[in-house]
Amino acid sequence: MKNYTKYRKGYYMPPVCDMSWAQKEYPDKAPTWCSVDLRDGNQSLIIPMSLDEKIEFYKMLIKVGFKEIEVGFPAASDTEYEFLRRLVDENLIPDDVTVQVLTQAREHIIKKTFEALKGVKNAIVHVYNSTSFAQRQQVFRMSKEEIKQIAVDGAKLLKKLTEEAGADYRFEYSPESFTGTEPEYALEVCNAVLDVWQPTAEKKAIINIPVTVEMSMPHVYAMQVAYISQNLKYRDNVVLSLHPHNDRGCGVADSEMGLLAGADRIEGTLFGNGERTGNADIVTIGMNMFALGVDPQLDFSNMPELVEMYERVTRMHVHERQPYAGALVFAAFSGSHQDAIAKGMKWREETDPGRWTVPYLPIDPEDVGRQYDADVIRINSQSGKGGVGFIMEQKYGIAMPKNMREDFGYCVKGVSDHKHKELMPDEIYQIFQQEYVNAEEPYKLVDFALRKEQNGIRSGEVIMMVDGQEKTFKAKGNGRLDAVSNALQENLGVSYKDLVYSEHALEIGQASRAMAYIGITGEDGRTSWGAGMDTDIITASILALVSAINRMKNGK
Ligand SMILES: CC(=O)SCCNC(=O)CCNC(=O)[C@H](O)C(C)(C)COP(=O)(O)OP(=O)(O)OC[C@H]1O[C@@H](n2cnc3c(N)ncnc32)[C@H](O)[C@@H]1OP(=O)(O)O
Ligand SMILES: CC(C)C(=O)C(=O)O
Ligand SMILES: [Mg+2]
Repeated sequence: MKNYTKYRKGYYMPPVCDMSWAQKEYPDKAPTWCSVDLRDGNQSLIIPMSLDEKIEFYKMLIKVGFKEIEVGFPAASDTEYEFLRRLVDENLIPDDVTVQVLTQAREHIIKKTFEALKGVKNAIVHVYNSTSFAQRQQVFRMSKEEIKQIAVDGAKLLKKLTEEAGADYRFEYSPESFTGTEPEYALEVCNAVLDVWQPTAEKKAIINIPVTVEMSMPHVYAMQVAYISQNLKYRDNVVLSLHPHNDRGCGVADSEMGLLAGADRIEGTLFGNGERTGNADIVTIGMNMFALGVDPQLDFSNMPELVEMYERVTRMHVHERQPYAGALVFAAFSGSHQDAIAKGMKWREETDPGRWTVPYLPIDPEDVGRQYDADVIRINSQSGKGGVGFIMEQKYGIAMPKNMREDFGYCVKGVSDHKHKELMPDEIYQIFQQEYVNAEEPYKLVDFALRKEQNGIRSGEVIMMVDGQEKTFKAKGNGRLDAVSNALQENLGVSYKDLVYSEHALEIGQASRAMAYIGITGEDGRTSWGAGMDTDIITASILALVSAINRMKNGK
């Protein structure tokens, strides 16, 4: 990587201004949002959306709650033009929604844009021209004055055509390539445009400060925004808008810091689609606010539906790690994360269900339409007892004792490691059934009959299938389980020094059945676990004991 020497910073620091905004922690109210999916997002797709696809996307944007939507660049193509006409002809623009259209500051392009707008009640006409040093020098080969004149002429034409149309359109101006523009000069151009428009409280103008190409760290951009915000003419009558791209991966940070620095409005796209590395991702910015307890005024409660539509019509993919939306962003595979999440969920249930403080999960997945069991705890060879126990309990109502969960955790981990794959809940349940429940090899319980003697002792017989033959063993003990345990130790050549037992009724799936768990610890200190399931709790406990003995015999 020697070629770094050919690069220099392409941005300009603004003059010193009030920096008190930098003390703010986070934006405490939602900005005005403007979706530019149908324009900036669309212009960057390999195959731009068809008319019908744009309509579907547009309807979704309205459903999510956008009140300002840049619907296209009508002078760009027939599809762009027809799209706007279709919105008008089919009456698809709700009264509280303003559609925005983009145009270069060129006469014929502006005129074509106004043709497309006929019949639109609420519109923002967004005009732009490039102001950066590089574009002045290389693309336009014009002086600062000449470039400013393009902006002023464009602004005048917007005003004139709006008056001629008898319309009440609002205006937006962008000094495109702002990030490579001297901030004082960008301010001068914006103020010249505002002098033409003479914005009022009733008819505010929008000045949009784009990060056309991201060149600096977010705090530098925020300082530029603060400088513009603090020095713009007619400031009270101007909506200061931001339009960050993501070349350095900081589109969201630019937006958030820019809001702190004085901006009122954000232009961006769903999941950050847009030119090159994309636009600022409005889903992330909005959800970041949500996660801090601020209402973003956008509804992302059905994220799976949003992702499905987006992927289908744009032919783009929402990355598995995309904040708040990716398939894996709530998934925990690793043991310690799963353990903490399972405990955090329990804590929340028992203490304050109205608050969310669960470790490792910045938001409640259900708030964006995701499910705990399917999305959160996922099992592979990195997982531990906490996660496996959580799934067994939540999905199947199997509440194993803590130490048995550890045993089962290692068992599941081994299977996943060996198969080199993630295990689905049903597979985990199968492993549990096969490994622990009512195990019959080498010994199978056939029957038992026990009575209570006068002194409280239980005695009787237990019938077992051993090596294909039925055998009856005398049984005696303090209780039924104890009697069977004694009989089996005496006759099957097994011995253990400790036996732990627990049971519960099954409430999910196999309702009306009982589950019993038994752990027996051999002379070597190793504990073998078994489980029994039956409609009768005593039978379940004896089946659990036989399972544990079988597993001990099998070295498990
Ligand atoms: C950062 C952004 O995303 S900006 C938006 C970019 N989006 C798009 O460009 C998509 C839609 N654009 C298009 O379909 C076409 O560019 C059109 C229809 C608008 C214009 O098409 P054309 O005139 O054939 O081509 P083109 O855009 O290359 O025009 C370049 C000319 O316009 C000038 N120009 C470019 N942008 C602007 C502007 N904003 N204001 C004034 N002049 C401009 C250029 O300097 C160049 O001038 P020249 O002809 O004297 O060399
Ligand atoms: C048209 C402008 C606002 C733009 O898309 C950009 O600068 O990125
Ligand atoms: Mg852009």
